[in-house]
Amino acid sequence: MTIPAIRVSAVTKQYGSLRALGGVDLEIAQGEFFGLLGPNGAGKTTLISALAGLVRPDSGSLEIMGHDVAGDYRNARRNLGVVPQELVFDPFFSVRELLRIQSGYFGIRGNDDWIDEILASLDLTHKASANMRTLSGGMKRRVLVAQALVHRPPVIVLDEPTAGVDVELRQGLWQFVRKLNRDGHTIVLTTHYLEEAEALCGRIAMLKAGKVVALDTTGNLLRRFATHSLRVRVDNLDAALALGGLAAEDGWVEFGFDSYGEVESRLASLRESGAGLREMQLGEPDLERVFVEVMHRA
Ligand SMILES: Nc1ncnc2c1ncn2[C@@H]1O[C@H](COP(=O)(O)OP(=O)(O)OP(=O)(O)O)[C@@H](O)[C@H]1O
Repeated sequence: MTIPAIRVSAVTKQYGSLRALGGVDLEIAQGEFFGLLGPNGAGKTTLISALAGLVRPDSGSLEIMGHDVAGDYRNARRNLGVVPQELVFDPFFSVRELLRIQSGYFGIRGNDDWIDEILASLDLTHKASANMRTLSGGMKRRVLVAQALVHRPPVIVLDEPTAGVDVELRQGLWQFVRKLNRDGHTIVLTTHYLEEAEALCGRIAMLKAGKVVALDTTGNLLRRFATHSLRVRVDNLDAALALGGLAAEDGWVEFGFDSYGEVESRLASLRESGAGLREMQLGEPDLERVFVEVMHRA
């Protein structure tokens, strides 16, 4: 049997009375493009930090490419590249210096060819000599990606890499990450952009309050949870929610249905309830709907 890229076994982490991770089990195979989704505070960053050895779990174990993060940290870390959420840099280094220093952490020297390749892929070549403090937020984020790759890790974890990134850069970044995945890298991605996760990830775990509440291929999740949806905006939100609707963002309420025939009776029940229809939309199954439903049920 091949070694999984990542194995997380019964990991718990408590911050005082707050349970950040409540017994997480997860196995991610080599070559997967895996999504780790969940609302704010679900524990995604804590789990990633535990994989990177930055947070010590209270119990359980984590392995990267068969190397235990606690017992064999050096090898575990060598196999992992993390693109963190926070933009923290020493502002006085240039992009190239920063990447050389990062290489040095892994005992790698003289890898400028590889650094040049990464810079070119991320469209950063013209910024190689620029000081970090002169870069825009989106550029800094690209440097974070570059930093995670200097030691050519087979497993790459990206923690919300596209937060605050413009559309063009976001697409460029995904193209690059897709290429890394095609080249055999295992990719683990957290994002709040569910349409990106749907387009990119072959398999998805959804976390809520430190627990995995859904874990399946993206296709199965869409089939299993998401039906078509009727979204309405009404005068009386409570009346619509009382009919079993799920609250979505911006005051929308969603109802799932399997066939269009159900739409008529749903609209009739809304009228009878006095909810007062203002706007409506019909939606095809998507990951956002799955997410809302899973979080509601869990
Ligand atoms: N160092 C810490 N001390 C105390 N509580 C913490 C610490 N780090 C995280 N937490 C708490 O643990 C929980 C999980 O946080 P975590 O950052 O892992 O969530 P997340 O899923 O990454 O959220 P987001 O989507 O907002 O990034 C949160 O309630 C958070 O406040």
